[in-house]
Amino acid sequence: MIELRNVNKTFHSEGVTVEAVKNVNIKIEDGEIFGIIGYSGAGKSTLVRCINLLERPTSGEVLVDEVDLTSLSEKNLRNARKGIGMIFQQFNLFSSRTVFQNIEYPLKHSKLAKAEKKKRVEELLRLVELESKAKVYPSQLSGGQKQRVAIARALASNPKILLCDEATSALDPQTTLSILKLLKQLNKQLGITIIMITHEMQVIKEICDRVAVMENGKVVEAGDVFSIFASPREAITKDFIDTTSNLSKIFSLIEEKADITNIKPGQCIVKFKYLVRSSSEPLISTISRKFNIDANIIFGNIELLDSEPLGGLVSILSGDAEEMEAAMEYLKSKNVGVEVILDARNS
Ligand SMILES: Nc1ncnc2c1ncn2[C@@H]1O[C@H](COP(=O)(O)OP(=O)(O)OP(=O)(O)O)[C@@H](O)[C@H]1O
Repeated sequence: MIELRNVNKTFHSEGVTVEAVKNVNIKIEDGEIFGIIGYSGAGKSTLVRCINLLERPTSGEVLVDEVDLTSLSEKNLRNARKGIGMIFQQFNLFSSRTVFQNIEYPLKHSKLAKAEKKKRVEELLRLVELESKAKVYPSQLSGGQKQRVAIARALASNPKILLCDEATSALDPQTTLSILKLLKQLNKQLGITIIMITHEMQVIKEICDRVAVMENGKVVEAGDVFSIFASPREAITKDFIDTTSNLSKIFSLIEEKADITNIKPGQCIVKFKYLVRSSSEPLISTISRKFNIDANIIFGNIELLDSEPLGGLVSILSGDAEEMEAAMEYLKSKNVGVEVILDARNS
């Protein structure tokens, strides 16, 4: 387990003081994929670099398997760091070394014999599906392939933890997905704990189990990804979620008086949202039947997160006003978020 206790990091440069990380407390379980999301300058990189002490916290403790890394001697810290791999947005490969040599590099001082090192590198090449690229140089690889080499190199010394600092930010959406899929597979296959730093909520949604949201050096909200997506508390979290959903588009459509929002007297526009891991009950057809109302879906955004439906629908409801009210109460009792956005029931 990784535990950050009251971690602070303050930089002083050229007479300016920057409190990059402020009193952060996080626990990350073994085998988890933990995301840290925030805008540029929020302190994400500094925080993740505090985990392997690339940045030494100004105060606080960094415990990995109950050992406080900040209290270790240089030698013991070097050993502890072998258990923590790291990959970066810009890959940081050695351009004058081949793919094979890049991956072999962390094994330079290991006790393995030459043949064993070769075997290990070949194993890693297979793991990241780059067997055919062993002899080429990084300049001959695509961005996705470079990141695969960086992953293989980070795994060479069998770390228990992998830190990923914006690992997919330089990649196109398709390649991003393939790298995320690889990381998820490595997490399952090797049981490695992964910490992902990103400014993209899509990345969090794709592979993380839990997420912490950072703003101005602080963790302002944290929790399991489903709960955070279903009911975000902080404005910044809502903004991030909006980037992956089209549900709030309804507000601009209403402002623009788009035809689709032109409701008749007696009708209302409602946003429904899944708030908890839900059963597969056919809620919309149930309210239609049970309360004799019409629910005309304008648009929606429902997807599967960890095999559970997450997202919502924007719908025009029409029918008897009391029955509509009862239908909304019924949905709330089934843990569906109900928000009336435009109301012409009493017109
Ligand atoms: N070595 C340093 N010296 C001085 N200030 C620093 C240093 N490293 C980071 N900072 C400052 O600390 C704050 C947090 O930076 P950090 O890179 O951790 O944020 P971030 O969330 O990772 O942003 P980005 O995604 O842009 O890298 C910023 O104001 C940054 O300018």
